[in-house]
Amino acid sequence: MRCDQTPAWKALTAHAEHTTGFDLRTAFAADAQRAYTLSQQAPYVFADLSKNHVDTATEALLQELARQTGLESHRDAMFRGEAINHTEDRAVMHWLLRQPEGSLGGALAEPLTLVHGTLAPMLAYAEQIRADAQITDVVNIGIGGSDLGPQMAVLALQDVVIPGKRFHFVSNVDGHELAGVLKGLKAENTLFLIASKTFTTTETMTNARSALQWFKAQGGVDVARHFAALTTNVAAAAEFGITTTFGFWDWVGGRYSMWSAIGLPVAIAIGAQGFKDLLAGAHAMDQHFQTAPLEANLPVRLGLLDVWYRNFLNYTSRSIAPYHSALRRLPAYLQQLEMESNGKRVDRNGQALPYGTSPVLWGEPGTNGQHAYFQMLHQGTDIVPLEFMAVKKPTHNLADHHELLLANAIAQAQALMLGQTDAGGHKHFTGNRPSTFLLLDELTPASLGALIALQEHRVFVSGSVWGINSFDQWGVELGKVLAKDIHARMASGDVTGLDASSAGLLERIR
Ligand SMILES: O=P(O)(O)OC[C@H]1O[C@](O)(CO)[C@@H](O)[C@@H]1O
Repeated sequence: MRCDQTPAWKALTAHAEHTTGFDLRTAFAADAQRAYTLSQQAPYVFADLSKNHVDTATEALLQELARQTGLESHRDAMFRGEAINHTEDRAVMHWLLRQPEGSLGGALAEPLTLVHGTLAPMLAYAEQIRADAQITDVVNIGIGGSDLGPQMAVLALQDVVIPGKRFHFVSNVDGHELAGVLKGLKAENTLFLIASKTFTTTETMTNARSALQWFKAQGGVDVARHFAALTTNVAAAAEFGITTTFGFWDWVGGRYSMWSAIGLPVAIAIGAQGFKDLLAGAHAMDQHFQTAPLEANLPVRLGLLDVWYRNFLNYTSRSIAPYHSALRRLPAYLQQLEMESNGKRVDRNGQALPYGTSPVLWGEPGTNGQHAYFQMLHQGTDIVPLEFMAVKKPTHNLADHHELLLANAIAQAQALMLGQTDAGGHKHFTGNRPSTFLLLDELTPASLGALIALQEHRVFVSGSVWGINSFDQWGVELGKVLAKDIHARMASGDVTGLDASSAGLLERIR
């Protein structure tokens, strides 16, 4: 049943009206157990949810909503490998990439064998490149899901990245990016990884062509040694002239693909064992999502909180604040994950929805954000739930830095909640501003894997309740078609049929 037609939705609407004056300070004063009942330990991730605008009654109603919209059966259908991405008639099985070898029978046994049959040579190749001292620079050319995940992960795990090799990520069709990277490279020391699920994406193909030209112009000859393709379209890669290929399958969505061959730069950076640990951490979260009861299931609790905020309290965005500089690409990664998955205006049957879906995601690492936009979070007119992410143990030994960092994270969450109500005018903080606090013991391949799988599944949960298809992305197509048309007009100068603004811009540029 569509979520807004369920009894739980009606009950939540009434509950939201009834709790209009909800105040975090009062809630903590009234319930000594609040910090405990509204927290959750999941594999590698502890979550303090208690500074959110919910209480146990809200959560119980949200879980009811999940039941009435069939969340559990939808989740189970994904884990059975059913074609839940029905607009593309595809299964959604990125989780299978993290499943231990031989651990599934029935219809999933064969794809799981394929997964491990592909993973093993990919990891062997990663180890070969790690041992190859001549390769000092690895350049990943890809965009969207073929860029953001590996880039985020290589940066996040920089402490365990192999010394002596540099990793570059080129995504934009803007030639300034590729030219800037190429400037510092030598053909004989460079490995280009052309990462594209479809092997048709204009940006990636344009960059790949220019990289190949540059390689040849530098005197490079051995393309098989210096270029590898990571793709589901091995035939297109071969046609392009790349014979070293690592494949994956159409049941892996681009934004869910860092666990596949798209993760090769990560595997080269952190090694085969590191990559296996990343997969194992994510698998631990998959199991938690599949088996924990709804009330103790962290992806479910987070995803339902997202629904509560979006649809019942009308908070339209969520800010991400990783208090760890190595997680600085995480907000960009999560933007694609959430907004490309859940930025949909129709339900699974194509009917327009009368309620909101994906929030806007944004953010920067702490404490930097504090000195930039946190002003708005504390005293602006909109309420923006904030998601803090912090790591207990640092990997450096600079005295006091980490204590200061973590103290700031806790203090910001506290300031948002407590406010400063005894001061007037410009110095008044209303407080009662919501936040979630995610805490990892250490930032390792395994904990990063768990954190990312947690985010994937929370996006699944809200998307499932909203009744949308979180696994297609038709919204990116129109711009691609129009760009082709405008590109052709750039050469010809023909503006017939164009709107006056686009025609004017084109003429100015020409
Ligand atoms: O890996 P590909 O096929 O080059 O696609 C890159 C990205 O482009 C998109 O299709 C959007 O245009 C994303 O979903 C995807 O991650």
